[in-house]
Amino acid sequence: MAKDPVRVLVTGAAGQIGYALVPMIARGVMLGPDQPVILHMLDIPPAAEALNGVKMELVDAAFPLLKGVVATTDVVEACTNVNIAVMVGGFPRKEGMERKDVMSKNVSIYKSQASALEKHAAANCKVLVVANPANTNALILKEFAPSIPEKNITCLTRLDHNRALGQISERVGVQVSEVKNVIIWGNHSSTQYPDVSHATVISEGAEKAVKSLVSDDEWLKGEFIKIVQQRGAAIIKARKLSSALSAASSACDHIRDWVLGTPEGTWVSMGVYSDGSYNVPAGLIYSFPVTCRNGEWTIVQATYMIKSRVSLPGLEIDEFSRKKMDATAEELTEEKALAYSCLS
Ligand SMILES: NC(=O)C1=CN([C@@H]2O[C@H](COP(=O)(O)OP(=O)(O)OC[C@H]3O[C@@H](n4cnc5c(N)ncnc54)[C@H](O)[C@@H]3O)[C@@H](O)[C@H]2O)C=CC1
Ligand SMILES: O=C([O-])CC(=O)C(=O)O
Repeated sequence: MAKDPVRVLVTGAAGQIGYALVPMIARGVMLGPDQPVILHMLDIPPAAEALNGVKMELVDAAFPLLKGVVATTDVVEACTNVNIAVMVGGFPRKEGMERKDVMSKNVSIYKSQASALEKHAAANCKVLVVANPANTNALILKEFAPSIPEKNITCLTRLDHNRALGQISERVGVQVSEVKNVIIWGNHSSTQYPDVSHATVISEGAEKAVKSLVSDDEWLKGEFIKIVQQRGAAIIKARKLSSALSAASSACDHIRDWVLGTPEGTWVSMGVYSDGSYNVPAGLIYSFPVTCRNGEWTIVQATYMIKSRVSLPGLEIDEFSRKKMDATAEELTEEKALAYSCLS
């Protein structure tokens, strides 16, 4: 029997990530090839004509899974009955800016859209915040939509996770699909900590530690971390626009794994509210390694890492990691204060 359509909201749908993302959703990349969808697209009035153009192209593409399109500048209409909300609407940073520089423009959007989602979205709507500063926008959305369960509000760090997989695959000379269990800790910013302490490469049936395959701690603790932290800026420098196709694809990965589950023995990185795990201050939206089952994420605990690890030494959070995890948590605490000062 055919499944009922799922309603997916994309805010900022006339923008560059939106333009890459909506066809992916309509093709089944986000929710699977047998899941019909109804797309809700929101943008602001100056972008109404462009938004309508995107709607026309969706019709022209004749996607079999696409059962309807709502294209609107009315936030209530956009949020009504949505099951999944991908919050991309906002202002991107330009060359030379840090992501928190777009804070004052973007957090107020997330405060006002929190109430619309809370009042009008379907019960149990899953929310993914993409717009920067992603963790802090998600935190503001959570705080101003108190009736949405905290578990349902997340932010995108899967792009950073995928960037880390990409860098390791190039360095080791293996397919990216053979690399797994990197971790992005903390903020989607240049303080994030891309950690390969538990990452492995599966090759010819055997699982090997990335650390021993790379065999260059200096690179892993130096250049590798920097490349991943600064990849967004490098794309802006090259394209004069921020990442769009990779952001859209990673947003699909995030929702797909959250809804359909992570593969056995594999974790992914998601920005989720901290319950104090790993001594990260409770209540921050912080990127952790998570596994997903039955539509729920769970933070991977150190004991699980120890059990699942076949041959890798040094599983505890060592001093190097601890410092980096704390530094990015501190930045998030500061960002939270800054966000509230922008809202007052
Ligand atoms: N978390 C992540 O990994 C990534 C986050 N980003 C962030 O995603 C956001 C979007 O990036 P782009 O699509 O490149 O920007 P863009 O400028 O091309 O598109 C943003 C769209 O949002 C719309 N918008 C502005 N205010 C809105 C509101 N109140 N409600 C609904 N729509 C609104 C704009 O009209 C525009 O169409 C930026 O904040 C960017 O920094 C970008 C890449 C990766
Ligand atoms: O760097 C930016 O501003 C856009 C972004 O978040 C990324 O590419 O990771």
